[in-house]
Amino acid sequence: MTTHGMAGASEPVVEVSELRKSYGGRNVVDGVSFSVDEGEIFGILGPNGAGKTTTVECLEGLRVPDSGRVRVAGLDPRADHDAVTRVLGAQLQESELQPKLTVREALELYASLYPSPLDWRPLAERLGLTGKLTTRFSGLSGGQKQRLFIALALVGAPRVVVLDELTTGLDPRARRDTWELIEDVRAGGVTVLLVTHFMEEAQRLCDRIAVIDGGRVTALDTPSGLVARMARSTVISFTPSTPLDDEELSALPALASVERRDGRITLGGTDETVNAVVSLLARRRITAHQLRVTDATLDEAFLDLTAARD
Ligand SMILES: Nc1ncnc2c1ncn2[C@@H]1O[C@H](COP(=O)(O)OP(=O)(O)OP(=O)(O)O)[C@@H](O)[C@H]1O
Repeated sequence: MTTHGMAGASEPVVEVSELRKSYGGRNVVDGVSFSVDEGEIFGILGPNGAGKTTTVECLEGLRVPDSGRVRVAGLDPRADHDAVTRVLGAQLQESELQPKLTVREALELYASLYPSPLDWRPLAERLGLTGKLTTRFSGLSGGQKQRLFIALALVGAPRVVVLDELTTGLDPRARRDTWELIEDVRAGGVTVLLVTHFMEEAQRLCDRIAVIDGGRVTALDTPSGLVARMARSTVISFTPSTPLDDEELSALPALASVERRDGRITLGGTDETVNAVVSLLARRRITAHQLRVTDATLDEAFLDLTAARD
């Protein structure tokens, strides 16, 4: 997933450099930098209020940065607004669509705004909207509105698509269908910028992820790279046939956490910790019942990489 397939691709398609934006004297985006290559699915992950939407809205030309540089396909979203609109597809906010428009009218209208749009029919089909073409926007359920917004973001055949909260409000099947659609869109060479709170989504789709917290990029890596840089990249749990005391456990290398519950021990650490546990058990001739070794999840990495809030 990490090769982007565009051999010799020179310029990144999206560039954000030292972006800053403050509201009422508070720096909500405080020096954010990252760049996205052609054909990449790039995730922006962060807690509520971290500055994610502000960042992508600067890329869309909807907000004016206080300072820093943003470029989409080499264009300045403010100075070259019309040109950016033709290469960038973005999910609308609910208020931006006329409540009386039917699904079909909305798709036709948005397709007509672009020089070489996609055929909206197969797109509507993929998003499960075919049975709703004559329904007015105001008559759609939350998930159907969301699917229409995804269709409208893609119908112009953009080079870059920004999806903010792509699958929020979708049921599990619609979510999976949408992920497949995004993978297909990327296979067609489109660059995807994905703002998400869903770790499973980020892990499944993204080539790289920028974790944004307090207006800054606190980590930027592949999903597995983010997990690997945690102190607790591996979790081992077992129920020992003979109790183990705290001293024995705390002597284990690279140990990051110890939990005990009903005789079961759960240790967070690295592969080194796992090896040491296995030799300790062998040496003491202890049987480990229901031994489980699992990789930490992106969820856990995220919590480790973002500060706790009050
Ligand atoms: N127009 C505005 N005026 C004043 N404050 C704003 C404005 N827009 C955003 N903010 C503040 O900036 C901070 C960052 O907001 P932003 O919407 O970028 O966060 P986010 O990371 O997208 O959060 P969420 O995950 O909750 O959508 C928030 O504290 C928000 O209240």
